[in-house]
Amino acid sequence: MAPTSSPAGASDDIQRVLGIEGTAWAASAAVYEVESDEVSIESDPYQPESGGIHPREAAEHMSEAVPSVVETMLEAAGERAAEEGRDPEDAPIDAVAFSRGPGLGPCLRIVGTAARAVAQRFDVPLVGVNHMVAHLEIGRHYSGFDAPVCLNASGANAHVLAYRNGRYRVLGETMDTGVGNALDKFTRHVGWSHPGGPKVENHAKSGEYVDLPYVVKGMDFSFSGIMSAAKEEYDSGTPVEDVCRGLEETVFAMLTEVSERALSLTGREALVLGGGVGQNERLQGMLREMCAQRGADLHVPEDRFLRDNAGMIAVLGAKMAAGGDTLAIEESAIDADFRPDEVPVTWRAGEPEPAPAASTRVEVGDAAQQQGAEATVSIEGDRVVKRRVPRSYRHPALDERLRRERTRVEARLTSEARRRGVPTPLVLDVDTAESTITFQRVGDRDLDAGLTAERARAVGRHLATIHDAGFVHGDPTTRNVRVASDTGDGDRVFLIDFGLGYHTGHEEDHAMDLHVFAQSLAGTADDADRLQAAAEDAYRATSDRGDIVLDRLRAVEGRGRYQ
Ligand SMILES: C[C@@H](O)[C@H](NC(=O)OP(=O)(O)OC[C@H]1O[C@@H](n2cnc3c(N)ncnc32)[C@H](O)[C@@H]1O)C(=O)O
Ligand SMILES: Nc1ncnc2c1ncn2[C@@H]1O[C@H](COP(=O)(O)OP(=O)(O)OP(=O)(O)O)[C@@H](O)[C@H]1O
Ligand SMILES: [Fe+2]
Repeated sequence: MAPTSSPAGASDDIQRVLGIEGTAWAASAAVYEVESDEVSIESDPYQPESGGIHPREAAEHMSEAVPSVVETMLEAAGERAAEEGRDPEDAPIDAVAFSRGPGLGPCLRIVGTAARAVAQRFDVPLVGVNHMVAHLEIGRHYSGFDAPVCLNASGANAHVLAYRNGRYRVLGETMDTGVGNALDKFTRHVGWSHPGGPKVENHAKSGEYVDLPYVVKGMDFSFSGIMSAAKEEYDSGTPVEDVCRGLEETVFAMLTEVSERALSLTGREALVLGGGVGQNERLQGMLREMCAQRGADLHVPEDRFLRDNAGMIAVLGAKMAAGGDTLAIEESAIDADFRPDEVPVTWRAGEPEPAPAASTRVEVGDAAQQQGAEATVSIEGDRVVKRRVPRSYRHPALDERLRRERTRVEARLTSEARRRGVPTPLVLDVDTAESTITFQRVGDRDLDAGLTAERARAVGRHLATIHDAGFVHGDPTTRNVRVASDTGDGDRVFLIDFGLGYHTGHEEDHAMDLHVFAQSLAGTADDADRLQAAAEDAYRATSDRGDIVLDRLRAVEGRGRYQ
């Protein structure tokens, strides 16, 4: 970075950074050498004797193992300094980076204490790293991709992120447990030791696929229903290999589908994987196939950088330190609920913003074919033919089931919304066997290419109307709303793509629709807050239960999902 563009406190002489990790199970220290781009890691895992991770036991492990791996790495750094003939009076490292959160509080406190002690001992800067951002920055670092979508598939988390406007935006995430924890809970049920993920992978290899619930809402998803169903399957005598196969096929297809949706929505053409579950070969294979099908690049980091490790902390720590993003000791408290979108992304300051989504397209006349995230849509005059194409990354049985179900649901709910007075296209023909629907053509652009507060208000009104009628849209993104530019703003705002909808009276499900819309605004618009406020005002004014649903929406947004 040129000195003139560096923020105050920026330093160009960060050459060696010590990283410390210990959010849950991996006591780990690493040294990153900036010039050679080399990372050495020393880790000591905590292995529960029975059951899952016990926070107190984990902290006891950390209190012994963290100082020990740190000393090992510092000794190695000292030896290296001597070999290179550096002044023994100089510190062997130039900064200390530590996992500040999210994670288990008692473990994080030990990591923080160790990091502060080393920083003071060598009088070097302290850097507080967000563990989740580190999981995805390590992939970006080694891939060289500018603006990838990032899929974090770790133990306590699962989310899809993309950088925009100084932050990593959460485009989608789990509504309940992290993906690894979900698998681990199933394996505990069948009596296997922790961690369960690798055991699911091994057993799935000889298993036959079984159907389990598949739950994707926009780009969010949940695992609790699948996990209960998987336990029931096992209890009813289905061979455990088959349940493991069903679990992998279902859970990883969900993660792959939301990643594809995120690529489609943001118009990005690269994906990086992060997190311990990312070591799973079936997940990697699905992502590889999905990316190949749509011509996107994929980067899968080495296993040692996927599972929890201090290398990723040291690499991101070096970038933060070089830009002066360091912490005073007295401000270096840990944060057990540290969300990735809370992190000001200082190390990418000065980079150009990622190119906008391909969505600024406006169709003229009889535009030809469009490839959505799940269907091929061809526009033929005043008609639109939508065909859900097979997704080869999915197990054929699951693929068939999803395409058939979604086609049936889409046709039914599009018409039902229309009967309730919400503008939607007329359904002209349905062919369930071919997963094809013919619609009337509506609007002349997607909402993301014509966002105004008035139109956001119309979306709020329409969602309120269908919710009061007892169903949800399931995926109300700015790409699933069509607008007509020749009529007054907000006049003709059509909802399309009801394939993920379902009947429900629960305010949680209604709030989720609004949440999906808010997330898609955040992913596509700079004034997302204003637009979302417009949608919510209209929702409140239209719905009989506006206040209840909006209260629930606040709860959904504020929920710490790190379980
Ligand atoms: C907050 C932090 O502590 C947490 N880290 C974490 O959960 O460790 P991580 O190393 O990213 O992931 C561990 C999970 O990864 C799963 N796992 C490991 N190998 C796997 C495999 N081959 N297939 C499926 N899951 C696997 C384990 O079962 C376990 O649930 C996180 O990043 O969410
Ligand atoms: N009835 C319609 N009239 C005009 N355009 C339409 C219509 N239906 C779909 N389109 C266009 O095709 C695009 C993709 O349609 P749709 O969202 O239904 O497919 P999809 O594959 O489910 O997409 P995604 O999963 O990305 O939302 C829409 O964004 C819209 O531009
Ligand atoms: Fe992790």
